[in-house]
Amino acid sequence: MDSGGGIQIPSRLPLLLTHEGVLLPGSTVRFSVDSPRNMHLVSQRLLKGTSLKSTIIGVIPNTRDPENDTDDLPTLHKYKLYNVLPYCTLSCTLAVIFKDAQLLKYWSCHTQRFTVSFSVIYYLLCLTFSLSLSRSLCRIGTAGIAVQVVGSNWPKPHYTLLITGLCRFSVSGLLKERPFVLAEVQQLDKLEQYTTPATEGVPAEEGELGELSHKFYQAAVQLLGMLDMSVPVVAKFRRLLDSLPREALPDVLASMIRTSNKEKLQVLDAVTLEERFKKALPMLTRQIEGLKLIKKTRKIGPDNEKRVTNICISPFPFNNVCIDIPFNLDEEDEDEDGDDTAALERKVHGAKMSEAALRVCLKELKRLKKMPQSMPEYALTRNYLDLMVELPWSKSTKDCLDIRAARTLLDNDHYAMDKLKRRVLEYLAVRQLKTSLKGPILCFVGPPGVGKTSVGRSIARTLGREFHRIALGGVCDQSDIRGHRRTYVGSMPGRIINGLKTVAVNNPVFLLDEVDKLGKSLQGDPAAALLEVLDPEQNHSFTDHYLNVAFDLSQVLFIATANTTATIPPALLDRMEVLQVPGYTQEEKVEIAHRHLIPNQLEQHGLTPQQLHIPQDTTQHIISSYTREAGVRSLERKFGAICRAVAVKVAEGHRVTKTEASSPEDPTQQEGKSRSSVSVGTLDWRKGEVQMCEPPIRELRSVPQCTLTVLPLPATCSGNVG
Ligand SMILES: Nc1ncnc2c1ncn2[C@@H]1O[C@H](COP(=O)(O)OP(=O)(O)OP(=O)(O)O)[C@@H](O)[C@H]1O
Repeated sequence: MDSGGGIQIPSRLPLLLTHEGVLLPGSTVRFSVDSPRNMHLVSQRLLKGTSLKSTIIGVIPNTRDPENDTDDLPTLHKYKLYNVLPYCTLSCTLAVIFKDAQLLKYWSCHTQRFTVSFSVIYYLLCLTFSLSLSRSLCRIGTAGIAVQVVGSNWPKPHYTLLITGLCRFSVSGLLKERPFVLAEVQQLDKLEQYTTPATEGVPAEEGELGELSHKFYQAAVQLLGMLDMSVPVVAKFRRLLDSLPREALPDVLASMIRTSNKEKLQVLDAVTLEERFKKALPMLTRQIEGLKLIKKTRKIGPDNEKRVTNICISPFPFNNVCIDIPFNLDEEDEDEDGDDTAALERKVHGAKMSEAALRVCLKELKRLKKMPQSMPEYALTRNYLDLMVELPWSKSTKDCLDIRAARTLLDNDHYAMDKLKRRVLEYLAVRQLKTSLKGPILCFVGPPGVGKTSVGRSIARTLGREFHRIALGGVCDQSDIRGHRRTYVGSMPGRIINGLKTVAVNNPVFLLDEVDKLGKSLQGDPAAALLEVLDPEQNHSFTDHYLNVAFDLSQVLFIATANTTATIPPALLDRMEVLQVPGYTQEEKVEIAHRHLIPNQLEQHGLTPQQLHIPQDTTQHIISSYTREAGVRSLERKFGAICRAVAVKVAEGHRVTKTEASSPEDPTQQEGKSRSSVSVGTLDWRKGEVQMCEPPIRELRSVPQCTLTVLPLPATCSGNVG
């Protein structure tokens, strides 16, 4: 890399096409990389390379690499097109010539002459296109060293690169486009100028350039003096400034002060030093004027005081300093970040959160203000603060408790279930008398499809509260309940906090569905995490790992559902009041079907009762012959199937005069008639239903005689019927 006096960058560089920021020589910028081409560059070049040379890449700013890898390269790279164009033009010309019979004749007679003139045309064409190609590719980028590569899979696979700019280069030609762009480049800046201190080596410039450089240095010193920092820090920066060669000042300062990407591009495009000074000096002067204005307003009102510095020091390779100075003059590039954090601060104060939470938020906000946006931690802190302000710390709905209305609503929504409804009304009545009622947590236990979940929803409606269902089936990680600590990559709050964010009030009805199906794994026991949530004595200070501050859950009404209590951990069961919801009798099912299920299904399928009428006998027949369940879910599906069949007929234009829902023969009887098989019926005492299964025929043949075996109840009752 080192040739003679100066350092030479490789003549072939892989190009990072970025639209995020502008890397100037002497500055360090963080780039987030997620497009396919750039991802390949990192994985195949930066991560696989072992030499220093392999860490040098070219950064082409303001160039978005298309998401879709099948697309052509962006505007900069017209290489493909220009390569193909001469051939296309050539073939077109040939086609025209060959079509013209006269020319063809002429061609056959004067083949030799034609070949000569044709070659001349071809070469002229190629020359024209290669000239325009080189012009189109003449874009300036910055060669840089990748000093850090961090990969992450969240929220999608991407790398974060920390790149330090070395020097400008121009692209003279593209060598390949896939899997990443490789280009022939020409170095524009001398690299040695950055490595020698200002006082040594470089002779003092004369004439206009010398004047410009002196003016620029003076302005930089003035700016440094205006920063709101302690004397030793200013002295340190002064030493750093003096150690930089004057030629490097425009690039380094343009990347340090608040400038727009457009302005940075102007500095990058300024290849001559004089031009660079001319471009960067007005930016520096503007910063100084801005700071003067801030100081003036601060004198008028100390409340207007804003942060002045945001300093990050990178040790490599030039002890590079970046100072981020807010600037509030009416300029085209508005202080987005400043406005954003100010808005966030307002929200933090307006969220009416607990004192501890407010303290944490203000601390995080302070850190956020000092962080550059490109830092991965910026997004994490920002997400955290966004969640904190969105949480309903003191927002709640007003309960509308009217026991009579509640009774009517429960009766309208659900048939039967008298015991359950009575207990729910008792609970609501006590709540009406004593608003700050702690517990108990009701747990509805019963077979599937008996309406446990829908009763929970009805309770929320009677109370006029928001309803949120948390499905716990299969959850085996305690961070699902309690969240991850924020130090984890991809950390998230738990389901309880997420639910509160969704409903946006602090007193919703939370239905913890299927608590009996909680799992356990190496990631902890979610049931143990639920203990704190469900304990009325503890849940006023529930601490989610992600929030890391207590949130009061005492206003939340928790209702749990389960199919069995056998698998619920005793400590959890102890915190809940179990209400058994038994299966329905045939008569109850018929009533439920006609009061709720059929009207629901008709409505869902856009049918009217005139178009489809199902008599009670048919319902009874369907229940006894087509469903074997304690609840009514499968029965509801059967009505759904009938509705679909009738909907097809109605859509086809049939006039439905009477019920056309004809049922095939009883499947249970059919099974017995048509198959020479044996069914084994198992009575599950927990579910109150008979489950049918068939042993394989081959096994049966080996059994000469079938016997009836009856096991003692209530375990299982099974019989083999020959
Ligand atoms: N007594 C009832 N009155 C009216 N509809 C009912 C009744 N019981 C159940 N249903 C209906 O049955 C369907 C299934 O109910 P739901 O989903 O609440 O059952 P579940 O007991 O929670 O089942 P799982 O244990 O599988 O979650 C719902 O559409 C519900 O409206």
